Amino acid sequence: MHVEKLTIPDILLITPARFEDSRGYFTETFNAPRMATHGLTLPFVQDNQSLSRQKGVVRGLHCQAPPHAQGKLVRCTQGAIWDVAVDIRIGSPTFGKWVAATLTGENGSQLWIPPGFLHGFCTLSDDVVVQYKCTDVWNRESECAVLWNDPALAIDWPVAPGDAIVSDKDAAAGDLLSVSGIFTFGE
Ligand SMILES: Cc1cn([C@H]2C[C@H](O)[C@@H](COP(=O)(O)OP(=O)(O)O[C@H]3O[C@@H](C)C(=O)[C@@H](O)[C@H]3O)O2)c(=O)[nH]c1=O
Repeated sequence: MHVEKLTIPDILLITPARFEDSRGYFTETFNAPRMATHGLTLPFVQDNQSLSRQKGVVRGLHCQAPPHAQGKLVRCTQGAIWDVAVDIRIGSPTFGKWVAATLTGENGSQLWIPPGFLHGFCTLSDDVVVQYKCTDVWNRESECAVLWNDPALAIDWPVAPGDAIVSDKDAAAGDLLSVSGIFTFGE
């Protein structure tokens, strides 16, 4: 397993080992004790899966407010996504900054996004399946969202605004200020 801290060091890009043979490959997609050696100790209580039929689908940017804040361990099992995390922890040296990684069915990489971050992704191919483990259950009343292309974030999305396929809910999301104060750095 290869673990890389991204430019926001709380965000980990994790690539599990793959054991290839004539049949294909075997990989451990989650191993709790091994993850704990990298500081990832929060228990996971919900697994999610989404299918996006087209290239250019953007989901996000989402989080849940405390007490239902979620850490997410995200992977793409079919197709490819550009996966993004945005730091919204007041007082963080990287508040408002984003990092991204390309997750594909081929590379098997996973992004660990702890509580305190917005999450979103853009599909880079058709028929994309994304699976992710969450450290809290879904709670509709705790859902928060920021507009995916809020100019204050200046995220370098791999899709033009006019080509992005976005849900009505996400198209109506607020700006970064609307979620400021939900999380505090160090808490
Ligand atoms: C997120 C979620 C949604 N739902 C329902 C609500 C709704 O009817 C339907 C679709 O929900 P959404 O439009 O919010 O799905 P989606 O836009 O895919 O939302 C997801 O986006 C990515 C980026 C995340 O990080 C996730 O945490 C989640 O917010 O599924 C659940 O039942 N459980 C859940 O955990």
